[in-house]
Amino acid sequence: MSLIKDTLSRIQQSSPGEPEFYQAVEEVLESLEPLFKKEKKYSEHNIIQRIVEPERMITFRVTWIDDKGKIQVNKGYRVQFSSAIGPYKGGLRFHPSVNSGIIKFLGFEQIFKNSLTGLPIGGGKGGSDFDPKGKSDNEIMRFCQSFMTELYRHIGDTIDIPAGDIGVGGREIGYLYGQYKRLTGSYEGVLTGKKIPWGGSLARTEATGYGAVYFADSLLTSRNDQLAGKTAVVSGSGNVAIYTIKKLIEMGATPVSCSDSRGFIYHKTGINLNTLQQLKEQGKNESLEEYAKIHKDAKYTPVKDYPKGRNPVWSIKCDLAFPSATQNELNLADAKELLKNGCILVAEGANMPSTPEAVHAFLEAKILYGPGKAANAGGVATSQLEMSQNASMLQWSFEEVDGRLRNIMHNIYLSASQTAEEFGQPHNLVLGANIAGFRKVANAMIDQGAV
Ligand SMILES: NC(=O)C1=CN([C@@H]2O[C@H](COP(=O)(O)OP(=O)(O)OC[C@H]3O[C@@H](n4cnc5c(N)ncnc54)[C@H](OP(=O)(O)O)[C@@H]3O)[C@@H](O)[C@H]2O)C=CC1
Ligand SMILES: O=C(O)CCC(=O)C(=O)O
Repeated sequence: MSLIKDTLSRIQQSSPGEPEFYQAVEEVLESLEPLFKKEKKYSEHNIIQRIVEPERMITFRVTWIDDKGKIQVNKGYRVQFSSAIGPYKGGLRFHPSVNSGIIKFLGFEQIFKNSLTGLPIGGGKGGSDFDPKGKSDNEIMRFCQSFMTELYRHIGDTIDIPAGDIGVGGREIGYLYGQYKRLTGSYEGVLTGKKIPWGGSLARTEATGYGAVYFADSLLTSRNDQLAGKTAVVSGSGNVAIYTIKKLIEMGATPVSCSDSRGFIYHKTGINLNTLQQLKEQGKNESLEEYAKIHKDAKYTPVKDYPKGRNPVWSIKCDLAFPSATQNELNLADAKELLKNGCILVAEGANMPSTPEAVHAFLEAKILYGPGKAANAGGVATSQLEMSQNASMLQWSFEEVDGRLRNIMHNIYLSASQTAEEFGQPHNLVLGANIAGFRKVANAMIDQGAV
């Protein structure tokens, strides 16, 4: 049996019902085939069988009391996937769709993404099926305190350092951090994405979106092209989407869309960042319908009007696309539509937003395609810069952190593209990013013996 088939059939048997995890593993394994042909040591050390199995997966009950005094129960998760090159690092997602397969796909991606940053961080991820939408601040605080009451015993500033992801921003990190301190009595950099006055890093809030745009800039520069003057479609309207839109505007491009789980906005003359931030930031999540009430030349389309099986954000004519909401939000039909309309670049702010068929369509068309592992790595990289600042009890300026972020993104681009070239597929940054990320982790595993 082939490496891919054999591995997939084993994980499907041992971890049933985790389709997103199988999808993430299959994509990585497809990319690794040429490396395994070239270098036998990875098979000899049984790296694949080891790397697809998390070092540890913690599942726990989170009990909290709602505003009516009723006891509520959610499930909490933390996957500590790989510590080969550093402490476990990765965000927490609070969303009703969270289950073990989602957490494992995200944790698995994080191993290679974190390696690509060039920084010493291992891979982890966590979260809960708790839905922060419609909850009061007090309910969110009580949930976070209960979540941390179990999690604190598994994390630490050199062990495992969680951060934000969907549904987890500065407010949630604050409640989690407060409870960690209460339980341990220790003021340490155990979480990243903290607010600035209590240990956060300047530019961490902006980092994932800014990083995706810096990555797109490196891609365009490789073809003697530039962001200025380009039209961009962006999905999502959370942390990643907002700062993607902000940086695109700063660099002279025109972002014309944003979306959420209820609908999307098309604003041909360009998204108004102030309006978007007013509707969406600081714990607010108002409907984008409000945006179209303020900007009469913008069009709002609710999800109920979407064509079946399609995300119409990707039907807007554009040069550049930044999927920045969630996994599998862009399918083959969407990819074909983007290509038909002349899109020349896709940079993934979200984790695994394109289905495997969509990814193949982008690679076949040889457009500039930055997979999430590479294009959205600026968030976790800046989290590591936050850890460095915490460890040295210093705070760097915004310019210092942003400058480092920009360099890191360019180096990720170079590492993925040079590796793609080494394996004879210069345009294929999926292959380049996966091999470059994997090689460093796998070599560390070999050095460290059968653990
Ligand atoms: N934050 C970070 O630093 C990083 C985030 N990422 C990835 O970026 C993506 C976005 O994260 P982030 O911006 O932080 O999260 P936020 O919670 O801030 O925003 C998520 C946005 O995506 C929308 N969304 C989420 N799920 C769906 C869905 N099923 N269908 C339609 N829209 C949806 C949300 O809409 P609504 O509010 O209506 O649910 C919201 O607009 C995720 O894939 C995340 O893993 C990657 C690297 C780092
Ligand atoms: O900042 C971090 O540690 C993690 C960010 C994250 O969750 C991601 O890269 O997907």
